[in-house]
Order: sequence, then C-alpha cells, then structure tokens
Amino acid sequence: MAEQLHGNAKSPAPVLEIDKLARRLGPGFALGPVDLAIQPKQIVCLVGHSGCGKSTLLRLIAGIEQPDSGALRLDGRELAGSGVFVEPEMRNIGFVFQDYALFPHLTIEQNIMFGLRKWSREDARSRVAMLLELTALSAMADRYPHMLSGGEQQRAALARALAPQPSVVLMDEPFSNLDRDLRERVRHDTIALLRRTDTTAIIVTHDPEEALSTGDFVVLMKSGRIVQSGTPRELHDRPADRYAAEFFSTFNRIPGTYRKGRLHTALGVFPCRLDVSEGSEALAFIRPQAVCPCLAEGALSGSVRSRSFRGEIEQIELDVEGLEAPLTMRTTQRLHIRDGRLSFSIDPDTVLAFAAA
Ligand SMILES: Nc1ncnc2c1ncn2[C@@H]1O[C@H](COP(=O)(O)OP(=O)(O)OP(=O)(O)O)[C@@H](O)[C@H]1O
Repeated sequence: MAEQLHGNAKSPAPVLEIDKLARRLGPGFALGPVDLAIQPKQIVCLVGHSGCGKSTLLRLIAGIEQPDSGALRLDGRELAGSGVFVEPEMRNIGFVFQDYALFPHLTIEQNIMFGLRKWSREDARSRVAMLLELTALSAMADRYPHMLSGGEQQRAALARALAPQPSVVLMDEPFSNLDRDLRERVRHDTIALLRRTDTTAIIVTHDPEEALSTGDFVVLMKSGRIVQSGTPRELHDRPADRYAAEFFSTFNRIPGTYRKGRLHTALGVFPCRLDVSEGSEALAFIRPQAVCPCLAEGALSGSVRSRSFRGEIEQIELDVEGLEAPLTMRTTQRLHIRDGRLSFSIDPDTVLAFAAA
C-alpha cells in the first residue's frame, strides 16, 4: 500500500490520456492503436519521418479528425470515445499551425483577443497585455500579421493559442518555416515561454535533434504506431530497436555471432542480451564517437582511408582487417597520424546489439 501511495505521489494524474486511439485514412494509412499519457507541464515531442502519422494524431487530439475507435480524455473529461465527441472549440486545447494561420484582417492584439470573447473586457485586456509583454510583441500590437517577421508571427500565434489558458497546446512543426539561424532562437524563446506559463505542450517535428533538445518526453512514431516513448536520453542511449537507434544516431554496423550473452565481432567481444538462438548472426551498433584514438599502439588498428575536418570534430574513415565496410570514427582530438595507420579502442558501454534480420 505504501509503495502504491508513493507511486501515485511521484506521477500525478495525466492531463491527456490517449487510450487505443485509431483512425484509418483511405486504404493506404492507418493510425494506431495509440496509447499515451501526458503529464502536466510536460513538453512532449512527437517525432518521425514524413507520413508516419504525427499530424493525424495531433488532429485527432484537437478534434479536427474523429477517431474510428479508442478514447481521449483531457483533465479526466472524455473528449472522444464511446459515443462521445467534443467539438474542437469546446476542448480547451490550443493549436499553433505550421503556417501560424493568423487572421490577416485582424491586428496582432485582436488576433490574441480572438479566443477571449467570453471573458470580461477587463480580464481579456489584461490577459492580452500580459501575453504581448511575454512574447515581446507589445510594440507591435497594432500591426497586421503581414507586417511581422516570421519569428514574430510565430510568437503571435503562440500568444493567441495560450490566451484562453488551454489545458494543452498543440504545435505542428512550429519552427519549420524559419531559417536555420532564427529557428534556434525562436525555439529557445518558445520553450522558455511554455515553461514560464507552466504549459503542457505537444510539439510535432520530423527533426531528431530538435526532438531530443526540446522535449521532456519524446514519442517516436513509424507507420502510424509508436515505436518508443521516453526521455530524450532513454531514446538516444537505449533505443528499443534498430529503427529507433538509426533515427536518432549514426552507427557503424559490425556483424558478429551471438554466443552465451556475448556478441563476437572482428572488433572484440561485447556483452549483450538478445532474444536469438545461440550462434545467430547479430550486429553490434557502434557510435563513431565510441571509436577512440589511442596514442600508444593498441590491439585494434586500421589504415586511414579518409579524413574530414569539421571544426569541433574530425571524422576519420578506417579500413580495418576483418571488416567489409570502413569504420567511421569521430574525435575532438587533433591527431598527428604517421604512416597512415591509427590504433583505436572502443568504449564498450555505448555499444548496442540487435538481431541481424
Ligand atoms: N485525408 C486523408 N485521406 C487519405 N490519406 C491521408 C489523409 N490525410 C493524410 N493522409 C495520409 O496519412 C498518412 C499520415 O499523414 P500525416 O500528415 O499524419 O503524416 P505526418 O507524419 O504528419 O507527415 P509530415 O511530416 O509529412 O507532415 C500519410 O501517408 C498521408 O498521405
């Protein structure tokens, strides 16, 4: 009992509960069933390649699409499922569209005010003033959307979504319309604003790095299903399968044979747990940064095929006896390589193993 109480104290009731939600779109694509629980104040990144169903899931949560089956609860209230369907405008959910979708004929202040028609005039005015201030748009309150830069429009769209104090804000690729330099800054400011306002947010992105650096919790999708969800570190360091591993990182894939809890390869023997029979072929996934140059001559060495200096790091391709493909190494060290040969070691803690099939 004590354990249960402790467990409850650690994880508060989820804001949003998605229970076996499913939706078929035409003959070619089926989403789900998807299960997900989102905690208060969490920033969740929904990530995956184009067409995996991220936007469909977001639209189902928003109520723009109706599910074929499953249930959706927000703050314990049923939004969809068992004959219930709450219309989008009654859901208490904010939405920031990829193209921001600001009303062109309204000023920025009027855009933010739009969702507050049921508020008293005084409360609405003070809420809008506060959001203009928080998004550094006070000086632009009377401008129309086309008179704002891309970054400013993004902030205005976020302020409009936050105005009615939604339980959750959904953002569909909110940074993809911005050029690279601006994207980094706008992303930083957006996350800071979401944190300052204690907002629960679901952000869709197809960029693995953006997902890892932005989300408290990352949900990786493929073909309408969730492949893995967890903290950014869990997904990066302990991917559930090859797909998840290769989505977030590049690897050297080294063939080997599985025997007695170890993977035997041309680069050494690595302890691992695989659900395959003794003697099966398997692959060691070795990150380029886990291949470490040794100054002294070591047991492992290779001849340098190519070097590519990239500023902070150098990438080196090595031909190693026993390996068909070159081994990629990334190092921050400044190396003086003599005779075209380099000794190296492998950090075994970061090596992953997967069945070959
Ligand atoms: N109205 C529709 N009718 C039929 N198929 C659809 C419809 N809307 C989307 N699809 C298909 O459903 C799949 C998932 O689309 P969705 O927009 O959810 O993917 P996504 O992961 O958000 O992709 P992207 O990153 O490119 O926006 C795609 O294959 C798409 O072609």
